[in-house]
Amino acid sequence: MTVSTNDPSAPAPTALREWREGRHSNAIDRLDNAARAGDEAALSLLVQLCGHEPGMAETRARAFAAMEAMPDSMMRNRHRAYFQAAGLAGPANWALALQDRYAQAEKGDWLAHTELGLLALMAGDAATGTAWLEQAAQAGSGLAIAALLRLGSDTGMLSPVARETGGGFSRSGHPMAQGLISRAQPLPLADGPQTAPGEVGPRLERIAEAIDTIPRADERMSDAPRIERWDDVLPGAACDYLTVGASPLLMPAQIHDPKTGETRQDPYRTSLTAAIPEQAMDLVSFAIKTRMAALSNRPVDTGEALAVLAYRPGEEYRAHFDFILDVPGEATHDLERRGQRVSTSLIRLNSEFTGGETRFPRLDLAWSGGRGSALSFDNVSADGQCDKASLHTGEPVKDGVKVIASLWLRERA
Ligand SMILES: O=C(O)CCC(=O)C(=O)O
Ligand SMILES: [Fe+2]
Repeated sequence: MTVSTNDPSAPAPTALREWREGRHSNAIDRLDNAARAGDEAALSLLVQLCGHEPGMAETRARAFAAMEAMPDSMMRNRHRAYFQAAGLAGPANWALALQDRYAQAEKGDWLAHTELGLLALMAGDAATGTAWLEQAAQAGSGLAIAALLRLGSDTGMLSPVARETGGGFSRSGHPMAQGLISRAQPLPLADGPQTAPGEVGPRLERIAEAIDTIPRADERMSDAPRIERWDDVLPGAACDYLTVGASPLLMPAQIHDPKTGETRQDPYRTSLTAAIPEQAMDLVSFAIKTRMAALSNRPVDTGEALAVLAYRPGEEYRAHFDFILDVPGEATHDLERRGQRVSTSLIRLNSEFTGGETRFPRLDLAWSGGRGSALSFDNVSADGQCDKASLHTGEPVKDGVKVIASLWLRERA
């Protein structure tokens, strides 16, 4: 995690030391007080600790109360919207989260505007999505410019706002800037800027409804275990957004060795992995997680951390099960609490690579799809037993880099 100060006596570094020393309530009190006074680094750490025992529910309540009390800021608004939509402190309420986010966007919060534009695209409302992204781009959001450029190359028509703002964007440091610009450059210009059609309220309601509404699978590849695939569940702009957000968090994948109990790097799984921590979640990544849970017909709170995996040439995930092996004394506590890892959802976030199929060797099935395509499968049979036919691989990537989102879903929240 990053803190905005190098001063080791500042609240966040001090609280981190306290937390590591087991002085959990001291740490939480310190962060709560500092956050209320407007210390964003303290709030960020407090939100991070919401993903860690002990006292997760209590930490979440404290974090949310601190957000309510602290001065308005883009960062506080972003965390708060996620807490509202995910129900981390009180009932989950997407409609309310979107209304609040819209009010923040209206006040000039360009990140709120960017998120809303992407959520509108995810809900299939391209006109509204484009209008909101254009407003965010005009306010200087590189993420919104990137989204407009991707939308342009997906639809064949470029927003004039994306063309105008593209120059600054190429120098913005956005990791996909050069590729997005060179693809979008030759495109004809659409009319614009767009104005969002109709009243805002009903549009926000439709977005809230669309988040976990999933079209029928394009193919049921297997009944036992259930394996289904979809060609298009996520707009390219949302795939890019998740990729860029996860990139700084990518680290060499670790495997858990049930024999020794240790966690280490292993040739078995050579990709880079980012398990997105609480403080990096926002409405867009949470909407993606919700949609992935829905693909497996599971509530989002049964999901583990949303993960992004990047495989460079030669990297792979060799044959494995996603269910958890109950080696005595090892996984027992976790298994008792949340139950088995019953399903897995994958979304391909890019398509600029060869190789890298997801393969089920015992069923002689393989899946590969374009950006935004999805796969969902069960790791247990109908009676809840671990299903060894769910054995699967991420085959070695030949050229390019394969980027996917992966979500493991449990029996219980
Ligand atoms: O990369 C793939 O295709 C497979 C990923 C996978 O098996 C997992 O995330 O559990
Ligand atoms: Fe897997």
